[in-house]
Amino acid sequence: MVSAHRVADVRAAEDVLLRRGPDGALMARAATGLAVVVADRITRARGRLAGARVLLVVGAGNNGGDALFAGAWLARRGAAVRWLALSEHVHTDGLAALQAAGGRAADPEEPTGWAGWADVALDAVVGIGGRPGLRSEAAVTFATLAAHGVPVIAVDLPSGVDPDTGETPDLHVRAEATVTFGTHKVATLVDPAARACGEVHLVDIGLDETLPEDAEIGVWEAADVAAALRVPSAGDHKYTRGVVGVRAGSAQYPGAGVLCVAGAAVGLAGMVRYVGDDAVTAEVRRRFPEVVGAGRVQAWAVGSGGGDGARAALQAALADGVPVVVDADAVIHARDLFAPGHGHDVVLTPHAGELAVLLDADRADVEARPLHHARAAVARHEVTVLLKGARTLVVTPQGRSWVNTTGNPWLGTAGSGDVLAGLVAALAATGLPLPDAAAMGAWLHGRAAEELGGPFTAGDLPHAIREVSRALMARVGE
Ligand SMILES: NC(=O)C1=CN([C@@H]2O[C@H](COP(=O)(O)OP(=O)(O)OC[C@H]3O[C@@H](n4cnc5c(N)ncnc54)[C@H](OP(=O)(O)O)[C@@H]3O)[C@@H](O)[C@H]2O)[C@@H](O)CC1
Ligand SMILES: Nc1ncnc2c1ncn2[C@@H]1O[C@H](COP(=O)(O)OP(=O)(O)O)[C@@H](O)[C@H]1O
Repeated sequence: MVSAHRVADVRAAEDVLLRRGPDGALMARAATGLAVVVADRITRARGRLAGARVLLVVGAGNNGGDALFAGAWLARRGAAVRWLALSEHVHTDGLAALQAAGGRAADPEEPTGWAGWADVALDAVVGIGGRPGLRSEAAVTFATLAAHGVPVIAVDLPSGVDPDTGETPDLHVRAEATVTFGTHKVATLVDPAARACGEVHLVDIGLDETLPEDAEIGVWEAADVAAALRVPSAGDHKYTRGVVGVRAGSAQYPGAGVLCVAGAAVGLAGMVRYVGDDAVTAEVRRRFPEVVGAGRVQAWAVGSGGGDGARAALQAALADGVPVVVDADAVIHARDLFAPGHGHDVVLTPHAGELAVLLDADRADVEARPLHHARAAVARHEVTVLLKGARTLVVTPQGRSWVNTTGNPWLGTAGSGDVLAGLVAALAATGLPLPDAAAMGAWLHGRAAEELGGPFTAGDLPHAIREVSRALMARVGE
């Protein structure tokens, strides 16, 4: 599992390594890692490093130091390196190293000598020491670089984002790539800051052994999903594999019921039950002859396209005392059904608009602070929350947070959330803890979208999800 840590934890972990010495070793690791990534990207873009023109935009702190040492490394290998200091003082040893390697100062008053000159710019104004926002000089510098079409590689983090929340309340740098050190930060994984990072490269500087085990946020990877998927053994039958129930769709939205069942059908449970509107039931049975009616289940998916019937469907599902995935039209009923101490095992699966309604917030504010709002809903309702988006979040009442990094924008298609709700419920029915099922469902759903590539519609997802699971299970034990 990949993870992100808070700035305070990164600093504490760095301190342990710094005390072990030798002086400058940690920055040397960071700078070399940075330089290697920059060199590789330049070589891929223009064939060779020698002769490439690299601009360093440098602030007062160690983030600037990383860039100056990296610049020296690049200059020694033939790149032309200039630095633009946004602060009166910059890292002394880094600057000396760059000057010794032939780097030159850029004249801030002469943009033709830097914005009109550079093939690539490094943003080393601030890293984890930065407060959100850009001072005017930095804002003007990056606007000028953008106007000249110069791609930016951020050092540790794009300057101006909030490292610990992933929020971007003010002006910030937009990078084509970010080279982050030691561990991910929340901002390199969680939107909207993650979108400002571009492609993220993680450079190992030896922090792994000194970082706390409790990460601020985790990322499920293929191996984690593969290891957790429940594969039936010889002694299993359909009931021991788990039965998933779907109460979704309505006369108004019949397709949501079909898509939710389709998602449930590829979640590795032994059987799918559908309970709902007669016409939807007939359509579900026509498409999925193996689906049966009411009876005992190990988990429910409720609410997708449920319309006015969503509340009754949710109450009926809760009465069974099994895990429940609460989607779409059922989400709002968390307001009164899930007061603290309710005791149900539930995951809410809203998109930003649905969470905004539940929390009486603005959709734009939920999109600007998704982790904050997901955590607020978890605290208020004592449920797991899966907040859908480009970077879907799963936050649990036990204090764990995960962000999903699979998927592509083609997933923003009507009904794709219905498929996800069914899938998560089915995974839970196989015996997985509901929060794990949520995180794994989001991963499989996103990975299936990557396999399809796009464009696709929601109905294409279930087959691709099955193929992704099949490939993962083939890997286990290899
Ligand atoms: N620790 C280590 O061993 C290692 C650390 N490493 C590297 O160090 C980085 C952390 O370095 P750091 O602690 O020096 O802070 P840093 O991010 O450079 O910024 C501090 C300066 O920024 C300024 N400033 C703040 N906000 C601002 C704003 N919005 N706009 C403009 N300026 C702003 C603030 O100035 P002030 O406000 O005080 O005037 C202060 O001077 C880390 O991200 C990684 O890259 C690696 O080498 C691995 C080893
Ligand atoms: N830009 C995007 N990148 C990746 N995934 C996305 C993006 N936009 C939406 N998604 C995903 O698509 C799905 C949409 O679900 P939802 O909004 O509930 O759709 P519906 O209600 O039509 O079923 C979610 O899983 C969400 O995470």
